Amino acid sequence: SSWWKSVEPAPKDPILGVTEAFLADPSPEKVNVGVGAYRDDNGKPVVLECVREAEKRLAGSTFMEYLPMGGSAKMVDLTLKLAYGDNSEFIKDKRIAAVQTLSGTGACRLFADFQKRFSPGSQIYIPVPTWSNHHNIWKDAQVPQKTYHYYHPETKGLDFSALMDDVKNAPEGSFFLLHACAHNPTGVDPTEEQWREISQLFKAKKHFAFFDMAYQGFASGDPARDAKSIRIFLEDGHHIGISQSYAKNMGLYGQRVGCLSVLCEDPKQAVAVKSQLQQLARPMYSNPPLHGAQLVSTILEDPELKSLWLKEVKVMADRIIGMRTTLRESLEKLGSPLSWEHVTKQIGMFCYSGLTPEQVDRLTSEYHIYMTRNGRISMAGVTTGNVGYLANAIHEVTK
Ligand SMILES: Cc1ncc(COP(=O)(O)O)c(CN[C@@H](CCC(=O)O)C(=O)O)c1O
Repeated sequence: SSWWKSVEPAPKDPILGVTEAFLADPSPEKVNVGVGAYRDDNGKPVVLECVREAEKRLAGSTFMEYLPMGGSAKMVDLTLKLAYGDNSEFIKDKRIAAVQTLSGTGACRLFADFQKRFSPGSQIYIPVPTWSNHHNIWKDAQVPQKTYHYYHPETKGLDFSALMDDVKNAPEGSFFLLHACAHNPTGVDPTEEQWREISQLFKAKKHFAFFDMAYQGFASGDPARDAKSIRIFLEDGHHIGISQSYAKNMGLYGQRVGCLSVLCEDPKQAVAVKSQLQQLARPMYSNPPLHGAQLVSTILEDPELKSLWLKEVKVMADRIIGMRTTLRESLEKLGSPLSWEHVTKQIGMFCYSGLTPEQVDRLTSEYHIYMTRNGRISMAGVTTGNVGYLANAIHEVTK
């Protein structure tokens, strides 16, 4: 029809487009280390035992009603405890405005829209590099973006001094997006001491910190430990925002279960902010999906299922950590002239390999290995079965 003749095909998504290309490749040798989705040592997606058990308990449920616009209050309360702590004073004092969201993406977008509406002149400082969809989210929310230094290519680590300069030079009261743990795509996190310095400088500059915590549990294997950056900021009195997701750490990818929370001055402000978050959700999707929220609540409210979940998260994190060591050692055994120390120094789901886009293209065309063109390797896709093949291919394109 002539209505849409001006519509051009959208560009391939830098991450999800890799999955499409992988699926389309008929080669039996193909390896997918693109999308950040956990795979077991057989390269298969995993449904956690705790989720299977929760499904059994929910089976036959006759409850199919709408959730409120803010989602499942029980799931939200249980989720806040993961981020703020079981005994958080902020939860007790009802100072947190929080709603269930369409996973982490939905939490980031709802916050970006809230920021646009209630801090209309503000912009957002986003790290270089970051999860590619962060730029889309704040762009579509029409919040202007700035960037701040984060990754140091020479050391493949954190460019802490440049980061602190950018924080210092930003106008007072700027909004910053921070990855709470397991930075995507670099796998580089500030140390606890560096987080403390960042928090102090944010205090001095009266900046707003928005934490995207999409991988709680995947950095260290311990969700409480992975929330350390958030706890430091809370101890220092910051009124922060947090995006949480159960996509990776509970394997609920397609269930789209997440949470957006904003720490407010007092209960009255929290009620007002929550009502406005609901007001934003209503014309967007009205209310969030039921099933995933019920799975999360069933698991987290039952001490046995929760401890099973904690064990399973650690197993996933430990498998990834083990693959880091194996990949690095395989590359070193091949006599690679490059240092691969960063493969084991970086943490979480991703390794920022340092491969150039051209080298990545060769891995795909010559070896049927799929990763994002920024050289990010989803370590979750690395298995004892493919790590040798992967190391050899990386060696061949980098020697
Ligand atoms: C930092 C960060 N925030 C939020 C999300 C959103 O996750 P939800 O599924 O909405 O909870 C991701 C997922 N990034 C992964 C997964 C694929 C994607 O959405 O890009 C990735 O980078 O491969 C992420 O890496």
